[in-house]
Amino acid sequence: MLDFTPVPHWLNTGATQSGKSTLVNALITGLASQPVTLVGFDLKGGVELTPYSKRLTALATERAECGHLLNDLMTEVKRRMALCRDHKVRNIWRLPETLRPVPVVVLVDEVAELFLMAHKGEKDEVAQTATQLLRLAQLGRAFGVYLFVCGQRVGSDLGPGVTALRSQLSGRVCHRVNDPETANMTLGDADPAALVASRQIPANMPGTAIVIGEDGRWYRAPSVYVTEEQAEHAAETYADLTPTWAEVTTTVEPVTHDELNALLPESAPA
Ligand SMILES: Nc1ncnc2c1ncn2[C@@H]1O[C@H](COP(=O)(O)OP(=O)(O)OP(=O)(O)O)[C@@H](O)[C@H]1O
Repeated sequence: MLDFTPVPHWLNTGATQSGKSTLVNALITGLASQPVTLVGFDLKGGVELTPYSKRLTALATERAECGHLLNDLMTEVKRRMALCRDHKVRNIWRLPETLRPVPVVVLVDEVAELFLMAHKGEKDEVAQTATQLLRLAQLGRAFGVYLFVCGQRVGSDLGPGVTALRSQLSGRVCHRVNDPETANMTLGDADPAALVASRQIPANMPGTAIVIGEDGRWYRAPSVYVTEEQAEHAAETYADLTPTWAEVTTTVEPVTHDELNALLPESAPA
């Protein structure tokens, strides 16, 4: 079970055909009927997440759209902060039920695409996106904005932003991986035995992964098998539960830039 309340952010890695998308299918199927907002980033042209678009409040498929969506999500986080501040509580779960905003689960498919640049001209845009995603991870956890970040190849070669982001994603799911860098990024900061175990997942066992969740210990676990068709069906069945972005956002004043910076850890980029 993936429970976002104790473990708000997750990293889901694996080589091609290792079972990453099947886990996303299971997640969408599990969340579709619940009162949550689902948002997607899919820079592979939207091929992975478009089938579920009826249950997605927003889907960004190009870098510029990602920037806008990240800005919208940060604005929403700031609104939630202000709401919590006004009610003198530290997280949305302590707000009175009638005021509590719905949780937002942000699905990121192939995170490397967010960090890679085709040419030098994209450098600033990539840096900005990486910073926004990191900020969202840092601040979202208390305010009900949760990340589920997927990647086939997630190595430190993508830049320091990736390692910083990884440290915020305390939930880990490592399917069979081909390159040691990705296994290292997913499990290298955990028990070394987890890394060894990830290398032993055979190719003929897709869906098997090394998982680290709430208790911080690693387990080898199979995921449930949910097809794209089943997930699509769930997305269509519960399409009525998809809030518009206007419905997601609340009307309180966002916190100021200074208040936001005071809440950020010292090392965080401004
Ligand atoms: N939990 C599972 N139980 C049984 N079979 C599974 C499971 N997960 C995946 N598979 C099998 O492995 C195949 C590949 O899975 P999936 O598409 O999820 O991999 P992927 O890592 O997302 O691959 P790609 O990166 O190429 O999209 C599935 O079509 C299915 O046949």
